[in-house]
Amino acid sequence: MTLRSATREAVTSARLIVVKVGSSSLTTAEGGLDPARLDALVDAVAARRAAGSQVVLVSSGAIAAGLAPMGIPRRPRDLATQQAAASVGQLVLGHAYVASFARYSLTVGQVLLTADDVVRRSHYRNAQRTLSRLLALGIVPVVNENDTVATEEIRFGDNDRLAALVAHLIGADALVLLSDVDALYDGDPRRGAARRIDEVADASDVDGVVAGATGASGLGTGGMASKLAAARLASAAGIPVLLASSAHAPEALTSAGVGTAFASAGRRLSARRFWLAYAAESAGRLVLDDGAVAAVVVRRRSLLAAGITSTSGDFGLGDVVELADSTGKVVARGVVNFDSTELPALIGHSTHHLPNDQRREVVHADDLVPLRHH
Ligand SMILES: Nc1ncnc2c1ncn2[C@@H]1O[C@H](COP(=O)(O)OP(=O)(O)O)[C@@H](O)[C@H]1O
Ligand SMILES: N[C@@H](CCC(=O)OP(=O)(O)O)C(=O)O
Repeated sequence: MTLRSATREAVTSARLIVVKVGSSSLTTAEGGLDPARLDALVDAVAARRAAGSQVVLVSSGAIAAGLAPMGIPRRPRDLATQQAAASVGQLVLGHAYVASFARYSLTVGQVLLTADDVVRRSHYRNAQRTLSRLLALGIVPVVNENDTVATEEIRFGDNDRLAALVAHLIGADALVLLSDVDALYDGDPRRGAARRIDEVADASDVDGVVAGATGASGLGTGGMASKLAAARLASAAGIPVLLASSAHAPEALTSAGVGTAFASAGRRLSARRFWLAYAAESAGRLVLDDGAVAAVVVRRRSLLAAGITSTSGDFGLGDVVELADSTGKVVARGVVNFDSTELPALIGHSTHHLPNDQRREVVHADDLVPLRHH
């Protein structure tokens, strides 16, 4: 049966598409990279390219690919060994992609990102520029998290989320998540009978879905829960998502007639505002008085020190913080222009009473996104 819907049409006709593949789809049961599966994925990506679309590949598998050369039987639990395995495995993975895409005379470019690269404005623009230049040059970007330097605190967490963030960053028209399961089910299909879900039109369609947090292979990280969260993120950013089995990559990338399709919801926020609202981790919180809440949320003004009643958290200049009202409800998020050691002495004071070098907005209006509450 071939499934059809407006969302699937959108995936089929996308000019710029992000394809994410999980570790379990690139490795053998014994561990180590599976060249046949990697080639099959590349065949499907190359076919989509030949049909006129630009493709960004977000590929997991560095840690998994590093295990066999290091003689480690299982995915390590400790961060340092994971980082070492990723360091070995990313080269193995990159090499395999270079060789496989070369069969189609396609050049690949490796892009390793840390969470900071998509949160801090200067880094974010940098990542955006690099990816668009690679695409303009006809190169297939292969993206992964920069695992060797990612610590628990700064990790994206999983590549499903990274793929959704990259899709928004580059203004992709669709996101395809390829895994070892053929669709979203209302419960983990490995644990008994579960109902397949073909279309997710809005959030209520996934009410009651039990999404397991660990995959079958023990090689991936997020399981279905992270795919669902990534699909929500992309859909909120205006990007349709298709979740399908990597074994069905050719169908997923041509007719989109397989897997689960998630409709996009809402209009696109600008890339920068999307990051602020959904992507950035917040490092602290500023509590605002009622006048300041009205100024930043309703009148879209910058936040000045005078309207802040308290601060919490350990943040630095340039970090993202939450802005809360006096009841504790978060009303906005934004980039703070002071660090948490300097700001407490300034709050409650009018700007013109502050020393010259501290006379600036605490959060500039351009770096501030009010949050909608439903
Ligand atoms: N509700 C669900 N629907 C589909 N699969 C689920 C669900 N809950 C848990 N799973 C499991 O999630 C696994 C996919 O996650 P994972 O192995 O982390 O993928 P990947 O390595 O591709 O990122 C599937 O093998 C499936 O058994
Ligand atoms: N960055 C890690 C993968 C992390 C990850 O999300 O894995 P997966 O759940 O298989 O997509 C790696 O390359 O091993």
